[in-house]
Amino acid sequence: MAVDDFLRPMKPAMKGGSTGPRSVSFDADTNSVCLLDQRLLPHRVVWVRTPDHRATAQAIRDMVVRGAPAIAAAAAYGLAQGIREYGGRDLRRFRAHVRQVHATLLNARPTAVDPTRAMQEVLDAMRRGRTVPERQALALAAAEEFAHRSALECRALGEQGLRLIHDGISLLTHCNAGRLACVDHGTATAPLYLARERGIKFHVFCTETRPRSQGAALTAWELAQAGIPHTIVPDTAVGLLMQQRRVDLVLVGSDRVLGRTGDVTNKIGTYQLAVLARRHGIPFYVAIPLSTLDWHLRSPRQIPIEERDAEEVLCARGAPVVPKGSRIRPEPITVRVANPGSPAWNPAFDITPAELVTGILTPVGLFKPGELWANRHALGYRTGSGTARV
Ligand SMILES: CSC[C@@H](O)[C@@H](O)C(=O)COP(=O)(O)O
Repeated sequence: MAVDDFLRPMKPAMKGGSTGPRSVSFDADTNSVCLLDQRLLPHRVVWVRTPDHRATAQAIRDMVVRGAPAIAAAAAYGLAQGIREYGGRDLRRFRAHVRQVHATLLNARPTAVDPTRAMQEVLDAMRRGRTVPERQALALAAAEEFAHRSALECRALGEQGLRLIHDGISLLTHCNAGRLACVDHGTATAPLYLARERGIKFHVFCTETRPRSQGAALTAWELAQAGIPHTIVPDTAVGLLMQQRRVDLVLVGSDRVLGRTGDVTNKIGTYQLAVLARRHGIPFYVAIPLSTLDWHLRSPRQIPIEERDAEEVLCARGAPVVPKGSRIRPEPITVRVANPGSPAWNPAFDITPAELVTGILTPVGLFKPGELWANRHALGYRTGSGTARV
């Protein structure tokens, strides 16, 4: 069954200290995860809620919610939601139920490490309870705590990143590493929002980010709402843009940074941006909350790269064009672009080697990729095998 068969429309709730309704939140009364449906942006602003953990996993897989910190919060809430679905008192059966809920959410999208880490926090907190109801309450409190801390970390990231944004600069970002991709504030965009608030003048180039167009649809939407001057460029125009010296720095997010090596996984196309940036002597920065650090994997070859449906490459999604000034808001549609019957390959992420990365911006400071391991304790290092303990 498609995710749309499960989603329920809703009104967003505001949380204290946030810059707007959070893109991911939880409603304890209905035991549902509340999401802004990112597949419909910028054409429609529709808030939905997922009635059970299976629907939450499906919403992550179908990219109703996307972006590493946002899917981490959704997975943490989804785990708490599934844990709260259990009606019995028997601890042995409860553990088996938790294992099944955890596996369902873990398999939704494999590349970002943030959901794994967020769900481990929920499981660790839950184990402190003795009875089923105690464990259910602790699981939800831990999911709320993760989402809250994630938002605070993104805000701190913004403050740390202000040092990169000077009057008159022009920067390039890829995919969407904004508020939509996080609980709040964004990663790569967090310094931009703060810089804008402080009256710094700068320009942002957003890559279109085919095949799902997160840059053209989501980053441009966010920047327009914040009044930040920006230009959408085709992914294929970046070489020319850099050759013409129109970019001073590149700032992107990430789905998994290896704490041991400094290698960076991010949206497909990031690697070629980093190669071009090096060719043109342009600094290349990556902004991450602490949940994006993977302290477990030793080699980038171990990183699982998600491959998505070929249809995303063969087709394009958008809304029909209407005359300027028209009040009609047409429904988003999918159109076929490619030659019917031709196959396509659709890897969703790539890996940028540490040697191409100038700096990793974190909530606790700016580090060279090779400095992460030496600073691991300040960066929230977690021991463990990487295998979940339920
Ligand atoms: C803070 S977002 C960092 C990354 O998650 C982002 O750049 C990205 O690659 C998102 O990919 P997506 O496939 O849209 O979930």
